[in-house]
Amino acid sequence: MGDDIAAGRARWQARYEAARKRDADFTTLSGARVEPVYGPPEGAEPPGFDRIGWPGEFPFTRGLYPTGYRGRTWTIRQFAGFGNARQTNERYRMILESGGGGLSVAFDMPTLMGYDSDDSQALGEVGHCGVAVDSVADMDVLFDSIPLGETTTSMTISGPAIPMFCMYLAAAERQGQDITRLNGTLQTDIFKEYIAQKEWLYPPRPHLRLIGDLMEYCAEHIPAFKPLSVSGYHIREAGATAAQELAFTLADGFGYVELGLSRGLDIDRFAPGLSFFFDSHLDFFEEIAKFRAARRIWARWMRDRYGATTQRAQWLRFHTQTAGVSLTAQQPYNNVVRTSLEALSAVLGGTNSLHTNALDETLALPTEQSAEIALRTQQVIMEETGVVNVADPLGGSWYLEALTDQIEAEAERIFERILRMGGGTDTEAEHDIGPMTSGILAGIHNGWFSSEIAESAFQYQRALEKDEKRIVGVNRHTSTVSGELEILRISHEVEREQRAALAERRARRDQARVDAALERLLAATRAPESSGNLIPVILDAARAEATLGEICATMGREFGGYVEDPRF
Ligand SMILES: CC(C)(COP(=O)(O)OP(=O)(O)OC[C@H]1O[C@@H](n2cnc3c(N)ncnc32)[C@H](O)[C@@H]1OP(=O)(O)O)[C@@H](O)C(=O)NCCC(=O)NCCSC(=O)CCC(=O)O
Repeated sequence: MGDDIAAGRARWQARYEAARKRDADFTTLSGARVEPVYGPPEGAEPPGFDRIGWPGEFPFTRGLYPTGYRGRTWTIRQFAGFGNARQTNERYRMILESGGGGLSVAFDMPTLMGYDSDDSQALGEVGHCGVAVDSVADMDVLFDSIPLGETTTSMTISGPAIPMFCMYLAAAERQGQDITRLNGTLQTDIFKEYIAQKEWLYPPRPHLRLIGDLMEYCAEHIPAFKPLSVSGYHIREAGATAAQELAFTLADGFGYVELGLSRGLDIDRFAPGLSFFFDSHLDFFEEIAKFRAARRIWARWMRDRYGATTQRAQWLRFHTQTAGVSLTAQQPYNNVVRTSLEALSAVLGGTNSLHTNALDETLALPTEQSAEIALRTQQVIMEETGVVNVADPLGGSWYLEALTDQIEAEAERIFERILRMGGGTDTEAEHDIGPMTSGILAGIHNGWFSSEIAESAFQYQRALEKDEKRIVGVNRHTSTVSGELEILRISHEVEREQRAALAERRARRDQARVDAALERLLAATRAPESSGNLIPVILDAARAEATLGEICATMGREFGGYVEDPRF
């Protein structure tokens, strides 16, 4: 064992030497030199060390890269969008000018549900929880003066993800960019919509058809673009425990792997396009353990169960957002402290990308000032605390490693439960996509996921009410001298203007071209799944300036809707 440790360290050392490092000062505040990684002392034989290992090596418990953040720090990716495309474009430019590393689009509720701003369903909601995007014309404005070939953009949208992605591609073409080289992430994850967030358009099967088409299209034509961000965030925010968040999300990821495999795609080509998105909540060590367990479980399942052979196909890369649900309306300045601690957990867990919430987000979308504090929070951690100097600085902590093992074991128990719901692993021939996918679909249809989450939320709420769990400013230390916050208010004028702009664009576009593109889309949607990929057809509609509502409704004529069974 001692030799293995020495051999492992030598292997890590060779890879570290060969890797690119940032040109930075890797010493403590007092000037002391620190090693890029720490491990067991020479001659020690810690049991189970192969589960911990070295950064950059399977099972990647300690991170994906031998250099950790010495190679590259995480991407500061602040989720933003409000009002119309012009206002949001100004915010993006502010973020990029202030040191934000990538963009992340928040759409408004009508857009997330596939409605145009002039739809009766959109009334009163346009531009409120994000930006309104009706067609590629809005995309043009959203990214005005931001060359899409030079930034990475994340788009948080799932039901209408594919039409929105096509509008993004069409806008990039109009900027003169080579769309095959675009890099970014589309959320797309529909499983978590049925499980937690409840923003779907169609039943699961048609959504999976579209997602399969997208995975195939990106792997073939836009290899750097990540078509799926498998999301635990919304599951956690709905009330799940850390282990449930981890297990449901990874199970969803396995479901998409099975989808890719069922379409005959090469796992080593499509798996790097799957990335993840987690919550970082307030239990400092539990969150770090969750992130480390996530990497380990994913790598093992990808290699041993699904046959991924390259490191990139075994890597779990993830974005993190600090927990929106942990923010309080009472004494809102305390939220800066909460967010800092949650962000630190994410960083110590090795996040690849991070959003820090603003202190006022429990009340409204952030003001420019609160958005700046949120951004600066990440920069303080990155530039001042020294945590970026050492890869996985907490690796080997007895408490943390035990917690990592514990949360991993709990996740494995949940995977077994999901597999059983789908009929288990022994009847694989009966599963048209795969056993995990069958389990997930069964759990969605019978309400299992929702009721598990509801039960956890209930238990936590009860613990709060019994004073077993505590929140400063809410059930502890409630007296305060802090006053009211100025919050951002979106004027209803935005909706009027957006509707007027949409009417004007509808009037000046080539209507015959739009009609023909939508006809072709309807025909392609009606054709059997095996007859062709829908993405090029949707892209043509987007290029013709068909609106999001028109594209989604056209597919909806064939795909139909989905209503969840009521449950008490
Ligand atoms: C993979 C991630 C997680 C991160 O991608 P990024 O491009 O930012 O970072 P990355 O891929 O980790 O790193 C960029 C490049 O640097 C390389 N790189 C990184 N670290 C390195 C190191 N130490 N040594 C050498 N190379 C390194 C990577 O391999 C990659 O290159 P290569 O590409 O060559 O490998 C992606 O999917 C992403 O950006 N996700 C964001 C999702 C998001 O923002 N969602 C918002 C949801 S908000 C929401 O849902 C709303 C919730 C609410 O309701 O509030």
